[in-house]
Amino acid sequence: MANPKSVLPLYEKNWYKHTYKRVLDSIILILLLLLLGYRLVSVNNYSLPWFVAFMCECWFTLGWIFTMSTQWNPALVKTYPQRLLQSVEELPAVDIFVTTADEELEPPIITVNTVLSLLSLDYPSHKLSCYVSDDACSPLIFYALQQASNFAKHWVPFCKKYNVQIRAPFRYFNDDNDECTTNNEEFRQEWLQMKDMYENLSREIDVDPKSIPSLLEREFAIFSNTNRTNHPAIIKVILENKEMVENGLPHLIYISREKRPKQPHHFKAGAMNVLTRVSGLITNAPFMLNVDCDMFVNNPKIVQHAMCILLDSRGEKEVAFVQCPQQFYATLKDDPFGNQMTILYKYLMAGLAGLQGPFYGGTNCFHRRKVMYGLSSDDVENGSNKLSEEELKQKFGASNELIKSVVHTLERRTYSPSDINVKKTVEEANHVACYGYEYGASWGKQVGWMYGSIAEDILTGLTMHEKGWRSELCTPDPVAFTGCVPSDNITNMSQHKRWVTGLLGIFFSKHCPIFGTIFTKLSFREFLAYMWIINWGINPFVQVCYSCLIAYCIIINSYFLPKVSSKKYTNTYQC
Ligand SMILES: O=c1ccn([C@@H]2O[C@H](COP(=O)(O)OP(=O)(O)O[C@H]3O[C@H](CO)[C@@H](O)[C@H](O)[C@H]3O)[C@@H](O)[C@H]2O)c(=O)[nH]1
Ligand SMILES: [Mn+2]
Repeated sequence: MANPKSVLPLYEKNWYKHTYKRVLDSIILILLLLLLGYRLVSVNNYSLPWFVAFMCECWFTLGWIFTMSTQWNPALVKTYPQRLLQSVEELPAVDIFVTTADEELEPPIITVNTVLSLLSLDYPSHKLSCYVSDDACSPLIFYALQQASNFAKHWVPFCKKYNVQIRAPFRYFNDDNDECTTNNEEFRQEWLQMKDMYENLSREIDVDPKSIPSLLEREFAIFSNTNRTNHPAIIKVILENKEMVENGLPHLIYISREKRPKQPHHFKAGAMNVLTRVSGLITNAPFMLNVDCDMFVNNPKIVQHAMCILLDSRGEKEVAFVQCPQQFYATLKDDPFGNQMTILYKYLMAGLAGLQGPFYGGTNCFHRRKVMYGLSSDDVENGSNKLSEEELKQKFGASNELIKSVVHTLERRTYSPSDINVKKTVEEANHVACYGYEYGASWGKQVGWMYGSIAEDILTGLTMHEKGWRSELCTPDPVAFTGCVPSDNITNMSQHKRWVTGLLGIFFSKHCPIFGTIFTKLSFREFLAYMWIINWGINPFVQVCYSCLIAYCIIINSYFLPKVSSKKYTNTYQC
């Protein structure tokens, strides 16, 4: 797709030096090593506290080596969207996946705002398709999306006409926004009208779920006698850009995959794989953007920025995915729960950008479809990715239509718009959204989002790095996406508990990065970075243990840190 004549790169990566930080980091490492050395030579002091302290300090030193190595060569990626439009004949299609799973914890109005912000992206509309996966099988979410699609017919042209930056209406119309105090009367009128329409939409969505049947009539029938753990697959086309017009609205498709009691559904990874298959049948875009329902677009040009990396001649061969940082709005003052993950994004992710690339964070990420289908960077280099029909069925399941679309993807051909017939494909899509479809196939094992950990994001990214792919961090200004964050301690702690259990699970599984770096193409320093994140959950135990040592030593009248009155010090002073 990229024009060979274009000489200017679509993105550049600059490694920046920070000597001062390197010196400080090295001093800390030397001090830690000296402490360990001191423990080993002071044989006389061997005791339980001494031993525990030694173990904790070994862990701190190891952790510091992981951190230091990750942050040593930070890099910054700069993208040039204006060059993209000059050098690419036709922009590629992008399938957008939004996941939602609970109408109470993730109220429909939040999902609707995310979807509206995605529908109004600055990218040709006929190249975008938005697929919403609803794991709650909630008629309310379906109803909310339907209402939102009507509002979108006014909202999207409004945003594009006035080049609105924040395209999630609830943030755009929030109280401190004073956009309408402008002198432009036409804009003022439209702004007020839009605000009014949005308020209506919010009211319409804020209904008692029981009143939905009468509102939806025929279309609702499919939701009767269903509950979130027991229902057939439901796929509904809410918006279809039939004429494929550039300034229309993207396709909007609602999907609730089949669920049956006691059948494994693999949480978000399962939902993502269904989205991959269904979209493979309907639009089969070569790129996929995945966002959680509570993450909305903050920079409408983000797809163009990501495409600079994915379509660049280097990126095309090497980069599997483009990760944008997660940032949150309206967090508590001084961010007491560390929700903004400043250290992670400001230092570690920048450091990773200088290595094999950032981790996949589960949201705000652009993926290459063929990489999701299990291709390694070598396959792409050597063109050795031909699979027999039998192998294809074994890997991707029994749907002939899906296999056809997979072959298109693996052979780097894209669907031309005339291939797309959204309504016609829905029947086959229902088939691939059934829980039994994956039986015997490689979904979650060799292709798609990986199963086996609730931190499916890190695991999926790790498998790609192991196949020799790189990833890139995309940090345009303004920041690409912003989202909601848990504001209370309990939710925050349960979220962290979920993350660390999922991450530790990876360490104690066959996917452990130690094997990855020995037997696969995971680079050594990328491996150290994975060790930092995967073992993150162990840190608090070691830190608590080390702090308790002080109290313990006071009680038993012992010590584990060198005493000023000890012989060594006295000797030093006497010299
Ligand atoms: O069975 C499920 C469970 C979750 N989800 C969706 O997955 C997303 C993330 O789940 P959530 O419970 O909100 O987890 P978070 O801790 O907020 O998410 C972070 O951590 C997850 C697991 O590590 C990643 O997948 C996410 O992208 C990342 O934002 C949300 O959109 C959910 O609706 C489903 O679709 N089906
Ligand atoms: Mn979430």
